[in-house]
Amino acid sequence: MEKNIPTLYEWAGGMPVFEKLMSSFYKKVLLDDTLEPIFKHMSADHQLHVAHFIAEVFGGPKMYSSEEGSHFKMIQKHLGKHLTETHRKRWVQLLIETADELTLPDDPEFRSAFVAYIEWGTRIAVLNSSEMEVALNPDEPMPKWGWGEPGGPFIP
Ligand code: HEM
Repeated sequence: MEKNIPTLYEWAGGMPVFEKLMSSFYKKVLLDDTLEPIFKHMSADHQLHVAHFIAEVFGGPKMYSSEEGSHFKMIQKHLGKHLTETHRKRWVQLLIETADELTLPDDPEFRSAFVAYIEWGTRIAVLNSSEMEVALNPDEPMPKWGWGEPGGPFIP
């Protein structure tokens, strides 16, 4: 019998969870000495856009790519920002802390997929931030992230 495996988006709890995760996360970011200088000029929509981007990558609706941006545009936002490993580590740390506080699913399967994506995405953001342009097709599709080797959530 084929198992009905939810997307990471569904397992996390859907869009309200991603929006709350990012609004709480960016509150912390603006109170953080390391990250505040980088984000102090971000737009009022920044947190929603990042929420919609990650939700879409995790299998949610195409809100970011149909209304707000594209993979290419997201990459462009990081160009020339000169992010360091110290910024990246702090960003990751605060996001995971926020995920714990908001009680996102904490099964090993979900958290391993979540952290794998965050590691991948943040390392790419840092690499791109030292460039002023990238050779990327503007129609490049959005990345997609799934469960990886565990194959699905922990269901006892
Ligand atoms: C998985 C990792 C990441 C994703 C998915 C992501 C996603 C995004 C998106 C969608 C935008 C555009 C927001 C908008 O349209 O308003 C953006 C902008 C930006 N991101 Fe990231 N990001 C990631 C990692 C990082 C990291 C690690 C940093 C720095 C520590 C960072 C710094 C920025 C900055 C400075 C902007 C521009 C803000 C502005 O408009 O002033 N990002 N990011």
